[in-house]
Amino acid sequence: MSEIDFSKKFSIERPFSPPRRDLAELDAYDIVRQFESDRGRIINSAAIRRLQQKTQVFPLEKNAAVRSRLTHSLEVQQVGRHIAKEILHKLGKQGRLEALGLSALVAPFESVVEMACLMHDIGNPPFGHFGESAINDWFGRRMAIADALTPEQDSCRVPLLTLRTGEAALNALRCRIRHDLSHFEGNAQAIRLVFSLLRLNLTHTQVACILKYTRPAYWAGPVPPAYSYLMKKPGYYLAEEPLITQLRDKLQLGEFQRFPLTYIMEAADDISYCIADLEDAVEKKIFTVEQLYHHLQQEWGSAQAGDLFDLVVGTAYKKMTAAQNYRHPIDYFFMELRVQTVKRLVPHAAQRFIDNLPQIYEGTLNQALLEDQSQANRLLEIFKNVAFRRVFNHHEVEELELQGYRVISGLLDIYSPLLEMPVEDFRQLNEQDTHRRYPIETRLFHKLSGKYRLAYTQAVSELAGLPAAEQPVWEYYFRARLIQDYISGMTDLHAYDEYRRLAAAE
Ligand SMILES: Nc1nc(=O)c2ncn([C@H]3C[C@H](O)[C@@H](CO)O3)c2[nH]1
Ligand SMILES: O=P(O)(O)OP(=O)(O)OP(=O)(O)O
Ligand SMILES: [Mg+2]
Repeated sequence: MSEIDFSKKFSIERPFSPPRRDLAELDAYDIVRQFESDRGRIINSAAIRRLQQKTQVFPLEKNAAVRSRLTHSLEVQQVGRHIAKEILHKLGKQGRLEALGLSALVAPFESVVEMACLMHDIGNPPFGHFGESAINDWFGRRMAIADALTPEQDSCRVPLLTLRTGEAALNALRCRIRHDLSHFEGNAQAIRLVFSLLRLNLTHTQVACILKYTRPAYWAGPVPPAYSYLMKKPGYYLAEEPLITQLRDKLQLGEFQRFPLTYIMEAADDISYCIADLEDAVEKKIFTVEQLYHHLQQEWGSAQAGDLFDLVVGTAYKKMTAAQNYRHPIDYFFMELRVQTVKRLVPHAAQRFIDNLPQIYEGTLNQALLEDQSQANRLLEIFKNVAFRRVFNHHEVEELELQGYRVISGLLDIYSPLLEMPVEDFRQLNEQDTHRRYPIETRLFHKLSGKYRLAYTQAVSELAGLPAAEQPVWEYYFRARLIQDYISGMTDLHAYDEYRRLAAAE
């Protein structure tokens, strides 16, 4: 086991800048300045602004008191900052900051966590998990990845990606690409956004903090059991693999290992959303606070005086009842519920971080900080269960989700002619911005965002050194990514309007 030295995890190097002096040669403020620069790049990015019109739980919600991904992310940022401060305070009191290489990194530690929290959902497509499923189902059908991937049994609908006898190396690449394209994932898209699409040129440390899962999207086989949780979902795409390799190298992160502060971002998200979803459900009149209290009690089972349910939910409910005449009861209940939850769970998450420091530093702790046998975890679970059983399946929510699924699938159908074009014709369309024989495709192409087109052009320009047979396969990959980038980058409303316009349904 390596000795814990957090200064090795704080690289101020950036992927698209020349190498910099070693951290040890800089004074503390030089380091702070680098992370302040990251903050500015992130807060001013278009990806953060788009969060204001993306679904948290309720698609296409017009009531601004109900959370969007942006307001959710601000809440996660606050909880993340609180956990970070708690950890640093505890370590400071134990006199361990110096020995852990943290004494010059207190402010950067907090800042990196905060910004990771703010960014954690930037890759989510419109309509959240339903957008994700729509993209994966659509590509999954074309790629036919459910098949045994052998040339004899292959029913892939893309000729360039169909396996051929005697082309073992090329077939391996084809398989990877087919899996990669059928595993769109919000967290992987976030990595793609900061690296390739927006080219924010953040420090490696800041990017590593949003690498939530460590499985590549092209992964087809079983995952190593020691990393089962960390590889639960795809965390990055084939397209970003060279940048991830570079990042791992700079931060001494082994294969499949997670960056230590990512555990904090994850815990902050877990603490934030489960209360928020319930508050939004009350705002939407799906249930009243009294009904919610009853549902929570039912989930917990028999509550005892002094147990965590009593201390958190019981206290909030009692305070609300006692203050009926001078506080707004619903707001007061949720404020207290959050205050009580944070009071118990933030120190618990911080203590878990400290108790598991060696594994967390190495990035091998194969579970979430709050995923333990504690009462704290049990409390989060009952919040989540009530949301799952009584909010997400609400008829209005489900209907909107079906609509969202249809919108995303429909947009993919509409844009699919661009994927059918032969390589040479698509190259001409990209270079000349028009193609006489493809009037529909030309118009569709004009709708794609310029930023994403540039990322495609850049990626394709780097293919020249590859074997000739691989080049069109990679070109198809980046073209398909371009379509996924464009559609997943839309806000809910933009996707909905665009679909209605292009389907001529207005
Ligand atoms: N509408 C809706 N339907 C679902 O099936 C669903 N599953 C999760 N979520 C929301 C809850 C958290 O805020 C956030 C993170 O899980 O996403 C959902 N929202
Ligand atoms: O917030 P989401 O929708 O991304 O959902 P999650 O529960 O945070 O899941 P993930 O672990 O995929 O970020
Ligand atoms: Mg998430």
